[in-house]
Amino acid sequence: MPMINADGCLLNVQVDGRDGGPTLMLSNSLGCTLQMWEPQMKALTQMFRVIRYDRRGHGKSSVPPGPYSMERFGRDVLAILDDLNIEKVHWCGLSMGGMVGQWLGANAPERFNKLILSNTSCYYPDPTNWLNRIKAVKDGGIAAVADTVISGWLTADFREREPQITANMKAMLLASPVEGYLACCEALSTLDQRALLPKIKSPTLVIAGRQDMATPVSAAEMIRSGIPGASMTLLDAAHISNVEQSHAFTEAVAGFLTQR
Ligand SMILES: O=C(O)CC1=CCC(=O)O1
Repeated sequence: MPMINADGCLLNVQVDGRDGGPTLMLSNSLGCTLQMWEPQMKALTQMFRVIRYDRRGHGKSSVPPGPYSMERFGRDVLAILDDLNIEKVHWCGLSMGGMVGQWLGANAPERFNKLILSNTSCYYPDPTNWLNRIKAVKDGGIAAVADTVISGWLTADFREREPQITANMKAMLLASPVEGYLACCEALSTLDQRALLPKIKSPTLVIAGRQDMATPVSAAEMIRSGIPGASMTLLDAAHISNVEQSHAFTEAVAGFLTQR
């Protein structure tokens, strides 16, 4: 699968599924690789050509020095679409992937059909949590924050019921390149995309997790009410809702993308 050059950064891109069908692009959360979408792949590849990629600083993509920004992440996506010669896609991004989706929906509307913005935020009023996390990771590596992060990703019930999936998610987080992780946290610490929301004209579905403390339902509601005509679906999940409620998540995505 191709490594695509975006302004000197090599991005690991994987394309699967129905050739020539409508295309869906999936975009990952902080500390996750394109593997986070495995629970959706069987169903979604029967309906769509599915593009996944590792955001710069993650997975098999290269790790250029920061600072990173939502604009940079958005331009990386446009470079992927240009390289693959794809005019227009549906977008589904979770957490940081949803933030990049907001930037793209407002700044490159001609490249996107429908948008799904899951477990995400447009604004962090207080950067303290991100600054504390940056300090903890600089001092002790990602291991210093891993248990706290995982308890935000998945509810206690799910972690108890699914220890192997939980261990796999933790291994993915721990394998993140530290420099890339820190550069992403820095971009998150200054996030404010509130002014972009009214510019988004694509049909948009916001997905939120009732138990998501990282990007709570109130953050999802701010996005839903800011984007003209957007709708919202609530799932019984913490932050990584596509893993915790994989079937309900896939159904919400497929239902929204196929509805006329
Ligand atoms: O990883 C986390 O702690 C939660 C999160 C917030 C933004 C994002 O991408 O992940």
